[in-house]
Amino acid sequence: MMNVSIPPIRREMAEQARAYIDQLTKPPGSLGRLEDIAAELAGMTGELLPRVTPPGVLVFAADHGVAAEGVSAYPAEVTAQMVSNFANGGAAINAFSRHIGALLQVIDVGVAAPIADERVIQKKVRPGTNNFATMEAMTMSEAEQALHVGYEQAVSVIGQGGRTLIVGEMGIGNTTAASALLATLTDEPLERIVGKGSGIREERLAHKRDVIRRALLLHQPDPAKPIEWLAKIGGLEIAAMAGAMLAAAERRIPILLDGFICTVAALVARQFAPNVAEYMIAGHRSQELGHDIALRLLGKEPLLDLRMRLGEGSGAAVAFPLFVAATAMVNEMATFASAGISTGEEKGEKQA
Ligand SMILES: O=C(O)c1ccc[n+]([C@@H]2O[C@H](COP(=O)([O-])O)[C@@H](O)[C@H]2O)c1
Ligand SMILES: Cc1cc2nc[nH]c2cc1C
Repeated sequence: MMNVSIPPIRREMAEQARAYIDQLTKPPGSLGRLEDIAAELAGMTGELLPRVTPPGVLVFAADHGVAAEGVSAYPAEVTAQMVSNFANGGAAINAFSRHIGALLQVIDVGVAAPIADERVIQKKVRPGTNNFATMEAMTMSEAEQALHVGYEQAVSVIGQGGRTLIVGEMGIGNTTAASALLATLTDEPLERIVGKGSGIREERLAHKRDVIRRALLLHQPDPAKPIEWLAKIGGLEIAAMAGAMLAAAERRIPILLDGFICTVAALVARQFAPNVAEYMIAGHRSQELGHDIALRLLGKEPLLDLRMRLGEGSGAAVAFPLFVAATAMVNEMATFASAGISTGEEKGEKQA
């Protein structure tokens, strides 16, 4: 499963973009990180003048049996309730998606309650995972199915014209699953990985770490066997997000990452295909404690830090206008030559 073949990024195109950006009517480097974004997007898409709009936003929703351990600040029913909110257009990701002109799709890949709303794409692999504190979260076949759901959904939104992929999630308990997965990729202690998620108190945080510690001892999950790893301690939406990222990279579609759960899903995707990470840009740094470690493992520096910790793809959606700015720079700015402006170097001028 997941026989993806992701093309290497076109480094020569990224270099060509950098050289071209240096000819635009501005001192070299003066548009800072936007110049890096533009060059990276050129390398990913293979185009000097890439188009990044419209973005496709996929929000995968699923429940987590481990929520029964009291690891979230909210009851598990909130997953299904928020799915209704997404369908009605009332969540943060709906507002942000409208403002960036996104193709937004909400997918039930494993919500515990039945979802009977035709505005929600029905791809339920199973109604929530098992509680991984005591048993494996799902079977390996279910983990594969969830990956496939994500893969196919990304193929679909790209087919509809999506030029950037944003993947979001909704799942009460999913910071516990994401933290457990992350813990197996690093020697960092759980005290630096496991955070407050939707907002648990300090006392509960110790309990959340205990639940994860016990689960890791019980399952001995091995990230080198990614399907088994996901089956033991993963989540249906996390698997789907990883699958979606693999499909995007395979098609040279840039992936704009959201917060903690999304970044862990990116690390999961990398366990299937190492070069998938070349197609990713980190949208923001989430307030979730372990996000920095996850970003460091992935080798990404986030674009924004707005103290957000919502999920749903919201941080990526807020960062998306930076892609628009970076591509507008390359597409629309005049060069020194076309505008007849003398360059600093030609005149031998010193920088003030
Ligand atoms: O994206 C993030 O960085 C992020 C950080 C903390 C919480 N969340 C969201 O909150 C939910 C998980 O929190 P919890 O406490 O139930 O594990 C889930 O629906 C996520 O979308 C998301
Ligand atoms: C209300 C609420 C909205 C969310 N959106 C993503 N995760 C969430 C968690 C909660 C609790």
